[in-house]
Amino acid sequence: MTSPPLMTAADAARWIAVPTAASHKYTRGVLGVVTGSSPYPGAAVLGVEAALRTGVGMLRYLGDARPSDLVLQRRPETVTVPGRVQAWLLGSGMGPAADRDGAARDRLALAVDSGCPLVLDAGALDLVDTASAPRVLTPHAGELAALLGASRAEVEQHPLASARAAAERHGATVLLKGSTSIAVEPGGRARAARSAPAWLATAGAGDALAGILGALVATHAEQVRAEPAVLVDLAAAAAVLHGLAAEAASAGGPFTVLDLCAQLGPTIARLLREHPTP
Ligand SMILES: NC(=O)C1=CN([C@@H]2O[C@H](COP(=O)(O)OP(=O)(O)OC[C@H]3O[C@@H](n4cnc5c(N)ncnc54)[C@H](O)[C@@H]3O)[C@@H](O)[C@H]2O)[C@@H](O)CC1
Ligand SMILES: Nc1ncnc2c1ncn2[C@@H]1O[C@H](COP(=O)(O)OP(=O)(O)O)[C@@H](O)[C@H]1O
Repeated sequence: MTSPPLMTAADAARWIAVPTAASHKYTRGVLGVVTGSSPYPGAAVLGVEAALRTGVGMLRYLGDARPSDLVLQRRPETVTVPGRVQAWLLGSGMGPAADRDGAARDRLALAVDSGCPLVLDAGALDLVDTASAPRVLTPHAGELAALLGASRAEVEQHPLASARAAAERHGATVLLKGSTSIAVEPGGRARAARSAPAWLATAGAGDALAGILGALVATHAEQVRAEPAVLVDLAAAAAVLHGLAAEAASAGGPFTVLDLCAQLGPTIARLLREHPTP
């Protein structure tokens, strides 16, 4: 099977929403985030950090006390009360449905029932059929295998066909993460992203990617509602930004996920400088 067209840095630059003098925090896009849990509070911190550094007008985080405290310690600009949002990021660092308590179920239901575009990661992948809003899934090969009832080896051997099968079955855009990440929309259009050093294969890298994508979706929410197919471009753009920030953090060596997040602002500034809007 031929691989999908690669999203370039210039393509990705077009998906960065640049504020103007008329912008305020609500017009830029508010991202709602339900991630993390007592066993995995760090996933919440990493996703919030990545989303804020990618750029949103506001971020509302809803979670248990431990992840909420850690998120606020790291990022006091986070708002931890419910309110209007334009898109939701759900599931990083959350267990499967059977492990969730009532409070976590209620928070996820609030988001799914809102009708806003959704980014479904890790523990929220199994919500895909309960939602009808435009949605994008961010599985790695193991998670996609579980979703398809296939083996991980099959997904790794046939990544494009596997992502396409899941997109069609669930009517959702799928971003299959790996050394090359592949975004596929239910209509069949696909884009690949390959710009990350292998040092990126580190725990928590996917949580940051989900935050980047959440920010891009929140800042393009109206466009996503009007034309859900753009989720494939936003997903590939998120993977490109993630890879370029990783490259900047790495400079040829190992780095932490927070180092990657710290490079998001400078990476976005560079992309906008090198690829100005025509
Ligand atoms: N600091 C944190 O709080 C972190 C939280 N994390 C959270 O931990 C939870 C469990 O995530 P895991 O993915 O580790 O789940 P598991 O370790 O349960 O992995 C699920 C299955 O996928 C396979 N698999 C794992 N990573 C893979 C990859 N990159 N490619 C192919 N197959 C792979 C595993 O072998 C296993 O069969 C998620 O909610 C995740 O968001 C992780 O992101 C790590 C960091
Ligand atoms: N060998 C690799 N080269 C480049 N990027 C990789 C490689 N392996 C994994 N990645 C990227 O790292 C991230 C890992 O995400 P994930 O598997 O969800 O890990 P976690 O759940 O620990 O955050 C994904 O964005 C993936 O594309």
